[in-house]
Amino acid sequence: MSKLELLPAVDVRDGQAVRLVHGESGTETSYGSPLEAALAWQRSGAEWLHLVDLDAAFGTGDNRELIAEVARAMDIKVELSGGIRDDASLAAALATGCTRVNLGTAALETPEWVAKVIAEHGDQIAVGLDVRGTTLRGRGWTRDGGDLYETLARLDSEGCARYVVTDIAKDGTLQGPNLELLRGVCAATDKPVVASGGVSSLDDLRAIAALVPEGVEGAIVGKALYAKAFTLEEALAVVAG
Ligand SMILES: O=C(O)c1ccccc1N[C@@H]1O[C@H](COP(=O)(O)O)[C@@H](O)[C@H]1O
Repeated sequence: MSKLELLPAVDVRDGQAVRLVHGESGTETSYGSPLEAALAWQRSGAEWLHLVDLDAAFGTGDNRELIAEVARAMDIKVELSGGIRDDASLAAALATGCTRVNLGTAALETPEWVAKVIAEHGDQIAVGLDVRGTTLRGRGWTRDGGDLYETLARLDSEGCARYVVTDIAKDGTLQGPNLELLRGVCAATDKPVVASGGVSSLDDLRAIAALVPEGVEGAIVGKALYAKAFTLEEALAVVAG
């Protein structure tokens, strides 16, 4: 059986590594330099970095140069998110050398463009399915964007390679992942799923790892690492089996 991939997160707002609660603007806890945070996860053995430009996602500016600096400094794989919504922002993101990008709002608001870039870039494009219940949310998770399963079916038919599934109600709360949601998405698609939101403990990672046979490929871990609920080394040991 494949092992669960772990993606420690560095979310950047106003030049700082931060964690939010439920993705709500104004709930930031700051954890200092994004580059230092990313390098620390890399030194601890991470194989992936999940790097998010929150200002670009919220439409409050961007951290594009800093994000590029962090992505370029990594020797590991980088998944880049936040504000990638048109040709220019996609080109800038891919020019950082990141392994793949994660599209959120664009998949809800400009489906033709997303179908086009999926066709052009294949595995380099993932779609972030950020949901409350089964309703997708875009624009910094402030606007409804349609039904999860209808959108998933459309993206599947267009050849989307991978989905990053976030339960907004869980994100940044240390309340445990939404396993039911993950199972539901895995049942609806043959494509790999990356779980995001709520991881609080090594047992949560074990529970997500148990879904690998159903299609879960990875788990994004944020707050739990910054709050030192466990170390990345411990988490990597758990998923190594
Ligand atoms: O990661 C967060 O905490 C987060 C909070 C609020 C909005 C977005 C967030 N993160 C990621 O940003 C992209 C979506 O950006 P866009 O809609 O494509 O501009 C997505 O990966 C979210 O998971």
